[in-house]
Amino acid sequence: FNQYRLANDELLSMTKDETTPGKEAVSAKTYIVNLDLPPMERWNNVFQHFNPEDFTVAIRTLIHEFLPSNLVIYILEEVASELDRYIPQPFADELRGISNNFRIGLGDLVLGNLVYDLSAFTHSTFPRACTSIVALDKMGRIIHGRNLDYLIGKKLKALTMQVDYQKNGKTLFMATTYLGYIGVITGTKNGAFSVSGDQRNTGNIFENFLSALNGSWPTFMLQRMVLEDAKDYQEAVALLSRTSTIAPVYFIVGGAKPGEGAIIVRDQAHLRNITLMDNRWYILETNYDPWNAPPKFDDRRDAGIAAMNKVGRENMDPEELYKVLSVPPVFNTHTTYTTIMSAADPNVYRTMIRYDAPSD
Ligand SMILES: CCCCCCCCCCCCCCCC(=O)NCCO
Repeated sequence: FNQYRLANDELLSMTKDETTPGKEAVSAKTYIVNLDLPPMERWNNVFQHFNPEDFTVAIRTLIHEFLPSNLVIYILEEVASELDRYIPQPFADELRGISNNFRIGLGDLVLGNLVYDLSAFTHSTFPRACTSIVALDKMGRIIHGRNLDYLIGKKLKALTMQVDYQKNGKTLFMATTYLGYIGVITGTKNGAFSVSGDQRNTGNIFENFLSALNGSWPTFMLQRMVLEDAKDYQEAVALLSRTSTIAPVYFIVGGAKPGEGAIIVRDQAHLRNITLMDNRWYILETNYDPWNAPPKFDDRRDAGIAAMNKVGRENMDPEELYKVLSVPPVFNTHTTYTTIMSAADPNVYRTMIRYDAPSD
């Protein structure tokens, strides 16, 4: 990825489309979050680099675009006022800390952090697009790549960053996230496992509300909890398979050893299906159940499979996986970032912010 230039604070603090730089992918900058600090102080090191007012404008724009219904906003304001009922610790206090220390509305932060849980159900308005691949590379390492595609991709690019979560002065796990999003959608625990989440739209919004009322986890806060607590691939797969989430989801997990890879298909309260890598050299998930054919209007699965087969296991490495994730329509107008990671090799972790994505 050396051809791409580094992002800087100025670039990351930009929140308006018209300030988006030219058609070139940019390396995401890394910030440290010290998990030994009290939760209310953990994000100070990150937010001090940004203008809180710019962030508030950006987050309100995102929320407005995603959650137009006054009813949903009303419900989420309720969640903000009863934060501890819906958001587990330490996440509730981390959100309070960001809100208090940088004078950002707690309701705005909570809304932003629950956007996935409120939008993952059967509907036709949001384009689906996200691709995760776990593969064995030519050196015998498990590598894991993902494109994070989202409707408001242009705005999210300016908020994209890598976070080095540390304990006792050492990296516990790495993640890629958006400023203010304290869950983890993409991350790696060195020597143990990597994980990415892809959206699964099934059921209806009331099932998600019911699941929240029953005390289920906000989906990507669960992924972060698993990165913090699980010691290895097996434990991560077990926790991600059996812990209830507010929304349905696909969890894609890579291990540190050959054969360790899984696509976990989740309903809110149950494991729906699991595909294990075993003797395959790769597994790939987009946004459709593996046992169903993808729809003709959005077949990123077959495009991804064709690109993987063209490279072949004998040539696969992090650069080639990045190229596979850059083949349209796997790479598309909604792609915000591409992360390549490997639980077997911490040096592989790299996130490119996809300013080079095709325009509409
Ligand atoms: C205060 C937080 C600020 C940023 C909020 C951004 C929320 C983004 C949530 C992204 C969730 C992504 C889920 C998986 C990606 C995927 O499958 N996308 C296809 C569906 O659009």
